[in-house]
Amino acid sequence: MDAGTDTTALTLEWAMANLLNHPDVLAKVKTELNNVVSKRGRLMEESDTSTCTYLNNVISETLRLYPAGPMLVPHASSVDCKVAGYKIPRGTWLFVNAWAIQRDPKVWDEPEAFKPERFDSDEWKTTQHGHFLPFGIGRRACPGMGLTQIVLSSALGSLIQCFDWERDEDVAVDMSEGTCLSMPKAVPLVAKCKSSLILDNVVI
Ligand code: HEM
Repeated sequence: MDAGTDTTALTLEWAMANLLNHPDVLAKVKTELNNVVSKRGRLMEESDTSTCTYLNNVISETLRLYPAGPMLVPHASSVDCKVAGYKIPRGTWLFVNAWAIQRDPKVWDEPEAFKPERFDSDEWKTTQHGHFLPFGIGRRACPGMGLTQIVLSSALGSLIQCFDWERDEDVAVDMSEGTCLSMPKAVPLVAKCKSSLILDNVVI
């Protein structure tokens, strides 16, 4: 797994796959982009990434269900310690199954469902604290998190602002997970798109 590029590209692919399987969510993102960006007669810019909250919710929900580092990276305890009540001797390797934590039915309502709305309010930051960790947590958490959020939001936002997307075939996109450290799609995504952006006709 390449820390910066694979992870971001895979997440973009999973996000598009989720959107193609949920046309209502895709339409809502498009409406947000029209209101926030296209109405101003321009293409998506980096400064729009913080304003497009629903788009960011789609990215969070994608990272919850399909984290590009499903087992984070192995950590080793530098001293004897306790984790969740278990004694961990110094030098023990610890793997965190973020994929399972982020689908834990004790924590998440309808954990298998793709529902970006669950990130609408900041309430989840309290109720699901420590249960949403696609970038790890603590001192060794991913230093690329902030950059990733901007890159993903810009890329996904631009793809949706500029094109109308639909599934290649009239069946749901196959969401099987491949076996690899970074959890790629088992079946690469194929989709159809056509240009949808006519900025000249848009009132600024
Ligand atoms: C969707 C995108 C990404 C995801 C899901 C992701 C996820 C992760 C995860 C889970 C870890 C391990 C955290 C832990 O074990 O506690 C990690 C570490 C790391 N990531 Fe990312 N990452 C992404 C993008 C990036 C980017 C864009 C960069 C660089 C520009 C980057 C650089 C790193 C580095 C250097 C580490 C090691 C940090 C350390 O060990 O102290 N990552 N990332």
